[in-house]
Amino acid sequence: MRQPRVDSEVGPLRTVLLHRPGNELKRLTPRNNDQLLFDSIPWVDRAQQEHDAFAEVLRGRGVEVLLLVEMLRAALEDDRAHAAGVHAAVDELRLGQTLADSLRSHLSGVDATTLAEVLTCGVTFEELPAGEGASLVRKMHRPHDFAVDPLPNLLFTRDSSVWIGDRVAISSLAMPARRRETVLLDLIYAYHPRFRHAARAYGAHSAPVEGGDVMLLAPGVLAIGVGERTTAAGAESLARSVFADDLVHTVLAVPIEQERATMHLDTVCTMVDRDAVVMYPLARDSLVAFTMRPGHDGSLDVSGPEPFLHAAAEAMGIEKLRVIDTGLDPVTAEREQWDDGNNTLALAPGVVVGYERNGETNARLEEAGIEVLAIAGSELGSGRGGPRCMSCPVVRDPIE
Ligand SMILES: NC(=[NH2+])NCCC[C@H](N)C(=O)O
Repeated sequence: MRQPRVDSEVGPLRTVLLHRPGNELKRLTPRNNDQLLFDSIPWVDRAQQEHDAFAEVLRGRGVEVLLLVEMLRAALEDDRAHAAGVHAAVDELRLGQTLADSLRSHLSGVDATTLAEVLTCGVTFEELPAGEGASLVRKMHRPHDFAVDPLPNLLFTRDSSVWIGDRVAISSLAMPARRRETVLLDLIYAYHPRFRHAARAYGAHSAPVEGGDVMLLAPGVLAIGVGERTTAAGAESLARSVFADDLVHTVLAVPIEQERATMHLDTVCTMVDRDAVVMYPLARDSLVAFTMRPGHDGSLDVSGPEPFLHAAAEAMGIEKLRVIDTGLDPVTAEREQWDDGNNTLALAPGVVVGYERNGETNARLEEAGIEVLAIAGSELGSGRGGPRCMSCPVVRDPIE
């Protein structure tokens, strides 16, 4: 078994963490989907089929696929993890003391599989076990309200944790609907036997940083999108943390539009080869970057802004970062950007997974010599995330 280590976006992918969508998606309704960050109500069986096909494409290319719920169950076999899981599930401020106590004591007795289901799918008031003592909260809530919130965005494993070198950073997720995801990742990395010795970078309680914004352009060079999710303070403190651990030499902070369509840097740009990105044409000329390098005595040198493509090439030590567009016709480009055409997952330099629906983008990638493994994503995409969002690389081979 290879030790976890990721130094780039495109080094041959060996191990990846995915989440097979489960019953948590069945919690989505037209009333809660906005708050839960989905644009429509996915057809769950089909989403699972699409996801299984995605995982098969990866396995077919020799990638080991770890599934989040299996990892979580195994972690929860440890008593300390189980206790922490119960603690994370029960929100006393929401449930009041009587109900919180009775849910806690119920969950303390359930097995790891049940607790994992509670932590991912949540619990409604009508599903709560009968408990002792009168609870005003129980009486006043409607049966379908959530006593424990579901986590439908677990599907996007990219955002909740990220490996930089041999360290894992548990993100600090910006949106309330996603915050509890990090607790699950924390349990997996702390208690799953496979990760027991994993060293940490950054911290879940620091300023917001989401993995979709974090991109290892080359060994030693990190780009961090700053926009709807990751804040400037988050980018600055992640930079300090990776400099202190000597994981990278340069961090580029890249401002992106504060909009849903561009919620993370990887919605407008992903790497498809050692020296090439697929990029939304509107971003191509407008993206800029601030460059951070370690200064003296733990201080930070900050320069810029300058055009992103220039700053990136310079930090990566290459002459030019090649750009492949999402098509130049603005309507197609906008449609395919929305459908995660720019959100590819590299399996090796020049080999990426992309959604089949983005015909124009995929054709342009192929023309540029990039092999595109196309997957169906009609249902998976309803949460606005593509192959990169749905994957957290754990082991990549070095790129020569
Ligand atoms: N890396 C990404 N682009 N992730 C997409 C996450 C989508 C998810 N529904 C959210 O709003 O958080």
